[in-house]
Amino acid sequence: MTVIYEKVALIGLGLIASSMGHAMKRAGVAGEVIGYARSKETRDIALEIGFCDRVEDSAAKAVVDADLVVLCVPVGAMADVAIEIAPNLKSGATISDVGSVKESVINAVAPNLPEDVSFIPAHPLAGTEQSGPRSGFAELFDNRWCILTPNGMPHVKEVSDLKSFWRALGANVETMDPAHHDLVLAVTSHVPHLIAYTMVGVADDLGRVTDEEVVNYSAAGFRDFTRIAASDPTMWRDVFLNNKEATLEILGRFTEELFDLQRAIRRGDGEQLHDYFTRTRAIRRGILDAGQDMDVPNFGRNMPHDD
Ligand SMILES: NC(=O)c1ccc[n+]([C@@H]2O[C@H](COP(=O)([O-])OP(=O)(O)OC[C@H]3O[C@@H](n4cnc5c(N)ncnc54)[C@H](O)[C@@H]3O)[C@@H](O)[C@H]2O)c1
Ligand SMILES: O=C(O)C(=O)C[C@]1(C(=O)O)C=C[C@@H](O)C=C1
Repeated sequence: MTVIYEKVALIGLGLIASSMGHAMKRAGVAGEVIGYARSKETRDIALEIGFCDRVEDSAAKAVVDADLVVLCVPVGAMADVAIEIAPNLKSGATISDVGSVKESVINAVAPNLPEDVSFIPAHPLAGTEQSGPRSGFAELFDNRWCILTPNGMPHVKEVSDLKSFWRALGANVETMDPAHHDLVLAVTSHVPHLIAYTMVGVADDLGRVTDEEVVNYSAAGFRDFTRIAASDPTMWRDVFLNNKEATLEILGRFTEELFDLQRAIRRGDGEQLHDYFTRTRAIRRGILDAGQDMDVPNFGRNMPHDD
């Protein structure tokens, strides 16, 4: 594989940045990987594990001369980081991010960057419930989607280089309008996380009443909820605060359907329940038959906002 960017700066060295570092090493697409983390401990781990070649103790120093800068911090921290690095960015550099929400990140970052750089937001649809520099691995992005939202600059060379970069890291690349991205992700990721957090919270409340029975005898389905609900609290707080409108829209739809099913259970309407579950079963089977992952980026394209 040939080098796409001579110097890549990763700002914030957690799950996604460390996975990118490992995947860049595997692919050989970066001449040098420079990392910045707030704590010395994290910077030392990055060097010890080897997913960065060099670390700096400020974001402003890390981006000097970098051809690609990737902001890998929680969505709510993007603006501050952009302000800090702006004076030191190399003319012509590409600035990107990996935030789970796109419109608010664009609003927070773009106005703070100089005009002679290209800002191309991105979101790899891959992760785990782990966080921190030791949680990353090279295969995280393999055969997963990475969505770019390069509003207004769909064909420029900087965009095609960033696409090649993510493909080299193992991902399939798609471009999308930022607002549409946020709506789709509210359906496929954000509201499902909120539901998992709530269900585990409810079980925990019950567990206190029933002497931990709920937790002790948790079945496989509930265990999957607990994995999701173990995800990083800062990251997810920021996701909901920054994708408010779409989350509330989808949550509204969800609660309406939930009330419908609640009523069917109360009325003993087995037919309604069976029909509903038959429909949802077919959705998963359809996705699997088509050989697609659950992360298809156009999942829900014909859903909400225009009816
Ligand atoms: N975890 C996932 O499943 C996942 C998947 C795709 C995208 N993302 C997005 O990627 C980004 C990073 O997530 P992650 O899972 O790697 O999180 P993480 O918690 O593993 O890493 C984030 C790092 O950013 C640092 N940080 C926080 N605020 C900072 C600040 N103001 N300045 C500098 N560093 C700061 C933290 O100390 C931490 O090391 C988030 O925006 C998240 O929405 C996460
Ligand atoms: O698999 C998981 O643990 C995830 O939560 C990953 C997941 C998702 O919802 O699919 C979470 C947030 C991201 O922005 C992208 C991916």
